[in-house]
Amino acid sequence: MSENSRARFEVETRLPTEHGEFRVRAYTDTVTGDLHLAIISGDPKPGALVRLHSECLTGEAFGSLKCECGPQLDAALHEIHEHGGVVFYLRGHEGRGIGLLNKLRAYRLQEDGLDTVDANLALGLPADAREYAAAASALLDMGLTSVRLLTNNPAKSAALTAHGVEVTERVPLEVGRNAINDDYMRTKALRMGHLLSDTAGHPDRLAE
Ligand SMILES: Nc1nc2c(ncn2[C@@H]2O[C@H](COP(=O)(O)OP(=O)(O)OP(=O)(O)O)[C@@H](O)[C@H]2O)c(=O)[nH]1
Ligand SMILES: [Zn+2]
Repeated sequence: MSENSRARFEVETRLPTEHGEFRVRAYTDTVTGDLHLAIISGDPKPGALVRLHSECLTGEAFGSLKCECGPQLDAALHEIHEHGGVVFYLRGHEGRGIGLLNKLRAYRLQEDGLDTVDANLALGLPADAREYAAAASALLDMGLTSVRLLTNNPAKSAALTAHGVEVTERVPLEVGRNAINDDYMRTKALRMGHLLSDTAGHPDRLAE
């Protein structure tokens, strides 16, 4: 670990999954104390396919249809097992960084009509409180000075770049849209800059 590194390597072990065989490396964020997991397929080199995945207990463990996190995690593991690369699973990112309890409070406000952005703001919290310094440090520790990033969120590419990891390509990850999360997805495109091809309000399509 370099002196300024935000990620302290802890342990590496095998992780057989229903998607196939991976290795998992645990990294401690030296500032927040969060334990992040790098789920690795093959022997990734610079330019490898990488997913930065923010923890979402409701979507991943309980199959919540309010978001698309569960299908995105499954699709990312499948793709990265196929092509080699890393799913970097960010704990402490739950609820876009406001935590599980506040995410549930935000969901409660959304039942009264607020959207995903305004609910956070009504709680006196940022719309997105996530940061990516530890993820970038861990990727650099694994030799990944450049990556192809699986995401619909350009802010993630910008954050990695700012922390010294070049993003050579953004690879879309559009899965898990359903009747329940359709408005939520539209809000992400319109208010959070997410690039979603099947959203009428997609910034690239506003001129049409
Ligand atoms: N505060 C809040 N967090 C949410 C809500 N819905 C999902 N999340 C959290 O949002 C995080 C995922 O962020 P998203 O905005 O869905 O997508 P992203 O990670 O920025 O972009 P992708 O890489 O394209 O998936 C997870 O940590 C979820 O727990 C919500 O309504 N309110
Ligand atoms: Zn989710």
